[in-house]
Amino acid sequence: MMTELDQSYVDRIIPERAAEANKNDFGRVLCVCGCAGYTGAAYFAAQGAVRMGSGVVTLATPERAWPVLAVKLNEPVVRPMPCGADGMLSREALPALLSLAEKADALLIGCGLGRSYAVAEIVVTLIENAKCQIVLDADGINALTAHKDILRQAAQPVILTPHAGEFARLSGLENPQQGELTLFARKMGCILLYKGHRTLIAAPDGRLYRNHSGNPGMAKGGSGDVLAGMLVSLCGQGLDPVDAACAAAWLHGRAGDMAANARSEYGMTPGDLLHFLPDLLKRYNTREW
Ligand SMILES: NC(=O)C1=CN([C@@H]2O[C@H](COP(=O)(O)OP(=O)(O)OC[C@H]3O[C@@H](n4cnc5c(N)ncnc54)[C@H](OP(=O)(O)O)[C@@H]3O)[C@@H](O)[C@H]2O)[C@@H](O)CC1
Ligand SMILES: Nc1ncnc2c1ncn2[C@@H]1O[C@H](COP(=O)(O)OP(=O)(O)O)[C@@H](O)[C@H]1O
Repeated sequence: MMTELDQSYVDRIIPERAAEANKNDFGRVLCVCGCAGYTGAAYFAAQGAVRMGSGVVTLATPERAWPVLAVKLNEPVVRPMPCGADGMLSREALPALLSLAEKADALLIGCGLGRSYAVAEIVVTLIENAKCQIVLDADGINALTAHKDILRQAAQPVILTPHAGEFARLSGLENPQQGELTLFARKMGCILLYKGHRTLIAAPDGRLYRNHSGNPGMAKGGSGDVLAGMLVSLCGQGLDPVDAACAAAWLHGRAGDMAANARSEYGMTPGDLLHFLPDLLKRYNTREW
């Protein structure tokens, strides 16, 4: 059965922030993202997590991307990781990544990581070992093309956030029907957030959700990275992973709609999603301060 997502559905999911809370109450998330060519993706993911309310965001990124990202990002802790001549993470990064993942409440892997054998080995090893909720986006998904079965070994159902191209690469399915998405989620024991004009979310137990926010102004490189950051943030704050996927999809699209209304479908940017998200989230303030 299909559930249509709307504002009231999401309002029931987003918890109030307790007045006496401290940063440890809002999750420590680790983003394993970026490479020398894709610093923007790592920036958007990390800032998506910050703007969605995480207590502490750590970004682990190859040391060749680190100088750029350390300047671009203020709130996240930015950690340089061993890097190959290709500007992507090298195998030597694994011990440090595993140790950071142990301390994380949720883990995002993939935005702008690039594609290489070392990246694929890192993605697989993190999925095998991490105990916390994992969100897999972009090159994190691409890394599984030859290793899909690893998804069944994850400690908790992994959330995958493919666009149509990434899903076709992973599953061999072009233009999948709703039933095929549900079947994939069930067979692989994962949560599938299939991005598009009307994003679909399929849970391993057969539940299916359709998002109705968002507009073509969001069809620009970087929008999906913002969503991945928002999603890992909600996971790190302790939301049920299917609820987190539904809420992130709807809020991301709604922030995009606010950006389009204010700045135009043509001129709005993924950065504008980050800009308008706080205005949207005002409705979850506990009182007028
Ligand atoms: N500023 C930065 O640093 C940014 C960095 N980024 C990083 O770049 C990396 C590569 O990611 P990517 O998505 O650009 O390329 P890729 O995975 O090859 O997919 C494209 C292929 O898929 C196909 N395709 C079919 N349907 C599709 C759809 N709905 N949406 C999109 N594509 C669709 C499409 O087929 P076509 O439409 O051409 O027929 C084409 O063959 C990744 O790490 C990402 O995080 C980006 O986030 C941008 C900002
Ligand atoms: N026409 C559209 N209507 C609604 N949402 C859209 C539209 N085009 C793109 N989006 C949203 O923007 C995001 C694009 O993500 P993605 O395809 O991964 O690209 P990238 O990571 O390069 O930004 C997705 O969340 C998608 O749902």
